[in-house]
Amino acid sequence: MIRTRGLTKHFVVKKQVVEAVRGLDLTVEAGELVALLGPNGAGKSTMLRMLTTLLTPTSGTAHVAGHDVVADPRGVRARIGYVGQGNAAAHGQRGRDELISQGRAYGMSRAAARARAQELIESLELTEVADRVVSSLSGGQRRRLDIAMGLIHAPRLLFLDEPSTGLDPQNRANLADHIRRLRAEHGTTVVLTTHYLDEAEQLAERVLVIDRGRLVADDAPERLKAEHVGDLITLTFDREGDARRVATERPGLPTGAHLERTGARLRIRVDGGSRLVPGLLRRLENAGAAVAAVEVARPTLDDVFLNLTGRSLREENATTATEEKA
Ligand SMILES: Nc1ncnc2c1ncn2[C@@H]1O[C@H](COP(=O)(O)OP(=O)(O)OP(=O)(O)O)[C@@H](O)[C@H]1O
Repeated sequence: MIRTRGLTKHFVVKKQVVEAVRGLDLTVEAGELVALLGPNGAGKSTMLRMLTTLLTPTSGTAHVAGHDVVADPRGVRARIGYVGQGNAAAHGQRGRDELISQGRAYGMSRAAARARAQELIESLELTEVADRVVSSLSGGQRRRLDIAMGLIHAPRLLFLDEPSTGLDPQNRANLADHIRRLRAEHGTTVVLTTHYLDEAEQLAERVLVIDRGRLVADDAPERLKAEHVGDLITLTFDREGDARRVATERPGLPTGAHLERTGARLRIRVDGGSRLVPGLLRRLENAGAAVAAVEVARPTLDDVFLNLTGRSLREENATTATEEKA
């Protein structure tokens, strides 16, 4: 469905070259639900804008839905849906009319556009609000209407740029359900960008981690975590001496485990942490080390990003969250 080779985009800003996307090699098969995850400025939107023909690549190639983005942008556009970061629907129009006009713009007959609009209104739960002017809709309803606009011509491939930014948790969960259903019911291939870690994790079965214009990891969230970080077991001992001894002797711990001690507390990074704990506790008891508390934490995609880049996604996005609120 998507195939890029060496896809690159440079911008020149005040005589400085910004390498927004650097040599992207990507293949997405039909029916996949893929999330592009990365901090602000990583290059996610630029990638999407090249794949949707809104930006011309500086170099490299991209085939989307069987057509070349540079040689045949119209062929690409006719086969994809794109929901950008801004609202697509005009504020003063009724949602339903906007959908029908959009369908007409894609060459559908009035009757076909009307029928398809009705189908989307029902499936995206917009029945109550479809005949109101767009400006009176809530953020979540607007976002769902935007998605309906992107789907009016029944594209096999849908691009969503930060679909849930600005939505409250409940609306985000709703939207995630809708996206999952699209895939399940219509086999739509979905490529979305996000900087919400939990969204990427729960929604996509494949996460592309993007950093500074490059793809730094590409796998299922669970595999990314298992491969790049492992679980975190925190053991708190009654006595600091026991923690020190365990850190040196490592009873019951596999060779790959990474240990870090702070006073009577030992943090152990290891694969399959929860399965390891019962045996580990028995070994520690036999060794005479008294454990006061134990905690096992599953890694997050943020841990993966930190491990891959030395920086935290959360820290970088924290600035934006504050800016957005201000
Ligand atoms: N039209 C443009 N002109 C100049 N620089 C640009 C332009 N568009 C993007 N950039 C730069 O390219 C880099 C990648 O930006 P891009 O918007 O693709 O990132 P992103 O990962 O989508 O970020 P966000 O999560 O904030 O949307 C940034 O350094 C950005 O400033």
